[in-house]
Amino acid sequence: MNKESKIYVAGHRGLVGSAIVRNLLKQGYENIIFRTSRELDLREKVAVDQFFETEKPEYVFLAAAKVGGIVANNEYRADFIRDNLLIQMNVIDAAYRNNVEKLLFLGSTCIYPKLAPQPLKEEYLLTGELEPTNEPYAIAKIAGIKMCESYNRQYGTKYISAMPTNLYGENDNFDLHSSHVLPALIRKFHEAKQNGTSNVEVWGTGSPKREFLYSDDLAEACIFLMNNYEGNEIVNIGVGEDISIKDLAYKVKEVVGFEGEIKFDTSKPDGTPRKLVDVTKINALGWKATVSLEVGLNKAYTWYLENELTTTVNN
Ligand SMILES: NC(=O)C1=CN([C@@H]2O[C@H](COP(=O)(O)OP(=O)(O)OC[C@H]3O[C@@H](n4cnc5c(N)ncnc54)[C@H](OP(=O)(O)O)[C@@H]3O)[C@@H](O)[C@H]2O)C=CC1
Ligand SMILES: C[C@H]1O[C@H](OP(=O)(O)OP(=O)(O)OC[C@H]2O[C@@H](n3cnc4c(=O)[nH]c(N)nc43)[C@H](O)[C@@H]2O)[C@@H](O)[C@@H](O)C1=O
Repeated sequence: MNKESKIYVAGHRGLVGSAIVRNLLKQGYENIIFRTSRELDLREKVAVDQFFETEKPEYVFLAAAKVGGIVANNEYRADFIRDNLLIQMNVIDAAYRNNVEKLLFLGSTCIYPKLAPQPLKEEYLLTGELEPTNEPYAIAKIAGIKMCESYNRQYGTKYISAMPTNLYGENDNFDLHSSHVLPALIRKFHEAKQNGTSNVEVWGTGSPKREFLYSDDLAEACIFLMNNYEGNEIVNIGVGEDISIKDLAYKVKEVVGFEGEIKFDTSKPDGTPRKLVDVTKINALGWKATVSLEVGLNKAYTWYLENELTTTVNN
């Protein structure tokens, strides 16, 4: 990309898309275009085609998707597979038909088999059964990866697929039913502290392990890959370190300053036991995460405090 390139960031109001826009602007890219889902529903093929024909973006970051935590994925299984397949299909195909120079598709580490060896290497894709709680979402993501790869092979396009680990940061989803664990814990501990509640419920047994990457690190990695990587192989994006949900809960409790108890609600699913990513490939390409979990947690909590009303008023 050069600084004048026309760049479309799909999903610019979300956790990832907003971080990509922030980091593009910081790096001097100014010709960025975006639409809210209300202005352009990416599930609608005709509207997507019209948008690409009119705007002719040169680069596309595909960060628009139906996204949610373990319970939302498990409950709204049809929505997760349908919306994601439609969005990907429409955007990737319109990119091809309108000669987009390069597209970055965002997958997720849930595409790897539930019981794959750790850390997860890119080559483990499609080597075993998926985690049942998010299988429909993972299947859609795998279809997206294969769509990029197939267009590259048949049409000579330059579409790349990045697989981020669990993310957190500004503009995260703090709705307790549909969010991921980290924003949920920030909100739960904060509200318990404010209301003087004696305990906070953490879902599952606390034993699963997850890896957490700050959204600005992820955005930098995406821009780095857009500028420096070409190929059909997927690329993991992570920090290469994980933590149990129990230890994470104690860390968030400390950052927020909640002094009560933590209770584990074992009626809620644990999901996959572990998904630590192997980051050898992206590190070798020249990118490494810089925000530690301690620093990121404090940043995320500060952002939450500054935006609490707008993030929770409708949830
Ligand atoms: N969050 C995480 O932990 C992880 C996320 N990812 C991937 O990163 C990408 C972005 O996720 P994240 O930022 O967390 O998600 P968010 O839910 O924060 O944001 C998703 C964005 O997608 C847009 N969107 C959703 N549906 C449509 C639609 N029908 N038409 C147009 N736009 C739509 C929304 O737009 P609007 O606001 O205008 O409604 C929203 O801004 C996804 O592909 C996700 O799979 C991968 C690994 C982990
Ligand atoms: C990024 C990834 O995110 C999803 O997978 P996940 O990692 O399992 O997602 P999660 O963040 O919701 O949970 C992580 C762990 O944390 C536990 N947990 C405790 N307490 C809360 C809690 O209060 N909320 C949530 N959501 N989880 C909690 C929870 O029980 C689980 O053991 C995919 O569906 C898919 O979307 C995907 O790709």
